Formats: sequence, structure tokens, C-alpha cells
Amino acid sequence: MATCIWRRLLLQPVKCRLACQRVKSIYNGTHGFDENEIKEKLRHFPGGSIDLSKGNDGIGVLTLNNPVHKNAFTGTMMIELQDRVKELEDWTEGRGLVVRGAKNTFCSGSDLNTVKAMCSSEEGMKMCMFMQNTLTRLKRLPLISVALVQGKALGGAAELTTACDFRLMTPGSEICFVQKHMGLVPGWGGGARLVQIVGGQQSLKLLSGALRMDPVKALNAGLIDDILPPDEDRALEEAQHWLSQYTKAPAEVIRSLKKVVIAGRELPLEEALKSEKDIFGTLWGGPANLQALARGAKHK
Ligand SMILES: CCC(=O)SCCNC(=O)CCNC(=O)[C@H](O)C(C)(C)COP(=O)(O)OP(=O)(O)OC[C@H]1O[C@@H](n2cnc3c(N)ncnc32)[C@H](O)[C@@H]1OP(=O)(O)O
Repeated sequence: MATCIWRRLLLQPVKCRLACQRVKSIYNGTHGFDENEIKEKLRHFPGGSIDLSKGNDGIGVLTLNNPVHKNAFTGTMMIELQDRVKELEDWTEGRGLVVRGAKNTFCSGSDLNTVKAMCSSEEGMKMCMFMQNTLTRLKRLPLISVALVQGKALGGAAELTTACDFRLMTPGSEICFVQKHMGLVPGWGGGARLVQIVGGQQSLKLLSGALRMDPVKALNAGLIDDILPPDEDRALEEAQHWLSQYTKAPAEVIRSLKKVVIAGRELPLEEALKSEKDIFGTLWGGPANLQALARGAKHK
């Protein structure tokens, strides 16, 4: 049943998007999750912002912006992240996305003041459900996303990087799942996604050792995809350049490719194959396909 819903989602026309968003999330009312209730709580912990710029080239830049606290996630930033992800779901020209932190650092995880104030198990779980919903929707965007890690990505921030398709680091930066040191485990979905990225053995080491992953270690572990040159001020440009090798094609082609990969990641094989066939059908004989045929493209 769930797989049928997801297969239909991959092919939904725009008019169904609002209905889809509920299903794209993991938790809803049937799980006893009241989104408005948790948002009301999170609003009590303001500070910082999540900024989105959408380029004419179809590449967006999402910036975690709370530099006085090393871009830590306040309550209102969690809400704003959801708003920005919704905006990206509606951006039909989008092909790629860079997720980064302001002022040459990535993010120090949850704002510790928010964490301390929401210390009951029930509140913690509601916050987790909210963040899992948002980060699942981020990972399911029909855009190719890359986390640009400069400085530190700690705790929840390390989890956020796993909600992107790719990860890049600058020299001197670090990714560390510090949750163990906080007496916690990942809760924003970063544990499950980490296993998908680096496998179970490697994940256990990273999480139980709270290993500080510098760029070389992270690359060797398969946690990141590349190390950028050591010019911090040009890092965004470098990340955009790196991403462009995967986004150079008409938006409908890139977006469809990502949908094929989402289906492969998330569906049982037979369902994924059927989705792939349906997505293929939306491109076959379409403008990009006809133009390529007319060009007589050669692939030497
Ligand atoms: C979901 C689970 C989670 O994410 S739990 C949160 C996990 N994160 C942490 O515990 C990070 C704790 N912070 C640190 O380890 C250090 O501040 C790091 C990030 C390494 C930066 O060190 P350093 O360069 O020396 O700067 P600093 O400590 O002076 O920090 C500058 C100001 O930023 C603040 N800050 C930093 N991180 C947070 C955070 N997560 N929440 C709230 N505030 C944070 C520091 O307190 C400091 O503020 P102030 O200048 O003393 O007012």
C-alpha cells in the first residue's frame, strides 16, 4: 500500500502537490503527530534564519544563518527549514542545491538552549518527528543536493549532511556525530541515512566512537564525495562548480533522474522498476529527447 502511494507520488502532477506533501513526510496525525503543536513550541526559541536563493541557472543555495552561535539550529530555524524545503518542492525549474552555513562554518547542531528547554522525552520525540519529516522531504527533492561542509558539522548538523545527495568538505573542516557525548543517539534520521551511505560497520564506528572525521578520513570512509581546494572564500563557487558536473542538462531530465534514484533507494525492486518505466515515459519523445536526436549526438 505504502509503496503504491510513493510510486504514484513520483509521477504526481502539480495540482496534487499539496496532497503529496503530507505523504512525502513520515509522520502525520495517524502517528499521533501534531505538527502545529510542535511548531508552536519551537517558536518560543527564536534566532537566526534559513535563507534560500534560487538562481536563474536552476541552482539554489540554502544557508544556515546563525553565525554568533556557530549556525546552531534554533526552534525558528527548524520551522524556517521546513518552509524553505516547501519552497524548493514548488521550484519546478530547480536542478541543484547547495546546503551550507554562513560565515565559513557549517553548523554546531541543535541550539543547546532549545535542547535544554525541551528536555522531556515527549517533547524531544516530537522535535525529532518534525525534523525527520523535513529532512526526509529535503532528501526526496527532485534536485541534486550537496552539503558544503566548512568548519564543523556537529550532532544534528552531521545528520543534516546525510539528507543531501552528496557531501563536500573544505580542508580543516570536520563532521562529527557527537550525539554519544550528549547521552543521545541520532534522532533526525541521520543514523538510518548514515547506514545507507557508509554501511552498518562504518556507521557503528562513526556513531559509537563519535569519530571526528576530517576531510581525508571522511573521504576514505565514503562519507563525503570530494575535498574542495583550500580557499574558504571561494568554497561556495567551488561547490557550485563541482555540482555542475551533475546538473548540466534540461531541468526535466535532471529532476527525472533524481526521481528514478529516489525510487531505487526507497522502493522494493519491482515497484522501483515500474516507477522507472513510468518516469522514462514522461521523457521519451519529449523536447530534450527530440532535440538530442535532431543534433545527432555522439558519445565519444
Ligand atoms: C540533535 C543533537 C544535537 O545537535 S545536540 C548539539 C550538539 N552540538 C554541540 O554540543 C556543540 C557545542 N559547541 C561546541 O562544541 C563549540 O561551541 C564549537 C561548535 C566547537 C565551536 O567552538 P569555538 O570555535 O571555540 O566557539 P565557541 O564555543 O566560543 O562558540 C561561539 C558561540 O557559539 C555558541 N554555540 C556554539 N554551539 C552552540 C550550540 N549548539 N547551541 C548554542 N550555542 C552554541 C557558544 O556557546 C558561543 O556563544 P557565546 O559567545 O559564549 O555566547
